[in-house]
Amino acid sequence: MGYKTIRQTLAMESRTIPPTQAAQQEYDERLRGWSTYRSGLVLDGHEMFAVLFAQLGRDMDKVRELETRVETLWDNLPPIACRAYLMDLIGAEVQSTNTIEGVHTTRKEIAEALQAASTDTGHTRLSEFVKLFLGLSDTGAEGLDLPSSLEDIRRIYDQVMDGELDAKDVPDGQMFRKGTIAVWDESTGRKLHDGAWPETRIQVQLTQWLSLAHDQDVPPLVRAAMCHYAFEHIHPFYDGNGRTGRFLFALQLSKHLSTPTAISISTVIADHKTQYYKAFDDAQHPLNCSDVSLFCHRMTRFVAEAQENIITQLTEKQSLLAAAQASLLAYGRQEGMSDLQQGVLFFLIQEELFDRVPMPVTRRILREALHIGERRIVSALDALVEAGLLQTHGAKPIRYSLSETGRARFLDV
Ligand SMILES: Nc1ncnc2c1ncn2[C@@H]1O[C@H](COP(=O)(O)OP(=O)(O)OP(=O)(O)O)[C@@H](O)[C@H]1O
Repeated sequence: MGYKTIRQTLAMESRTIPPTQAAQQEYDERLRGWSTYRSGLVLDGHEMFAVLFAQLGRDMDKVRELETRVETLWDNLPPIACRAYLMDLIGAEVQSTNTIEGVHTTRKEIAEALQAASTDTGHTRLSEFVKLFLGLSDTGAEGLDLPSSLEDIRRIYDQVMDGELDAKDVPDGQMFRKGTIAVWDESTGRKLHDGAWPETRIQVQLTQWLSLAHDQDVPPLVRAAMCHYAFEHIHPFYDGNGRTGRFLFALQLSKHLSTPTAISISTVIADHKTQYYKAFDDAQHPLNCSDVSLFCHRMTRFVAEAQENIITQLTEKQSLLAAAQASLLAYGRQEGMSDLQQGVLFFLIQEELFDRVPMPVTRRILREALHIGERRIVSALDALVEAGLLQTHGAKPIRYSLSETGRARFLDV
């Protein structure tokens, strides 16, 4: 039999006492249980807790096993492919976390944000948010730490919501919101939840949240899921709680799992939005007394699904890359291409295969990646453009990508 919520357990038994009293008894028992992780965070009168029930334990193990496979695939990728895939995942993640909230973004906006953030050139819509995700990866300018203070949480929020906030939604309290806020079901108009209020309570609960986020005694997946639930329960802002909460979840995961896994969760949640909302709703039922075990299980399964997606994608892309490399070698030999020309083509093939919205690259990026000077790269690029294998984009700086002919020659294999 699977794990049952307190409410489900009560429904299965005939008790003579009122349901709230019976729920309280069951809560007291579960809180004292051997497999219970307590949070130290009191929500709606009950300390949030999670029971490490059998299936949750098995699925946490599954995440560990899948992670080994993700890491092997990731470690075996050439650095250029790694970077292109990372950009791809970040682009998809930012777009998905916005989509979950009905915030429209175009692929072009995301591509511009990625370009600006990764090359540190200028500021565009979402470029600050993209920078946060880059901070989770090894290639980020600086690794991002877990927040340690209320100010840290506010700083992350400001970066997530940079340029996205209506004037009426700017935090008007000391650090968070002064007024009230509710979560609504858009389709039915039903109120789902009232966020914490007043601001002093938000601050107290977020301070407890910070302790939980750093509590090494709670297993990382359970801890990240509990923190996600609690952050959304508190709902410290007027807008952007979903996006900030999911970013914090990714940040917590990134401390224990690989970067690709950590930055792939919103993409999965976007595909299962109903289950995601239902997991909050179920845990919030007053008779469930802040038992978030099933919420943690749901989030753990989202993580496993994200890992399975990565494994499928990387396995397929790696074999495409091997085929493209073989066809490049054969073609290079036949046409008497220089090693440098083949190096440029191999760079752009990786960009094309590992990023669904490939970024045309500048001469500077190619020079740095291939460790050569300007004159040699110009002559190699000119020859490849002349041969019809590359196309150019814009000027100052001019950028290069595979042309249709180049794509057909090396990628349609
Ligand atoms: N019953 C619930 N109680 C608390 N939080 C919930 C509940 N259901 C969903 N959520 C969380 O709240 C988010 C949506 O809440 P809301 O529409 O208020 O978001 P928001 O503050 O506008 O933030 P964003 O614009 O990033 O969504 C969801 O993405 C989810 O993370």
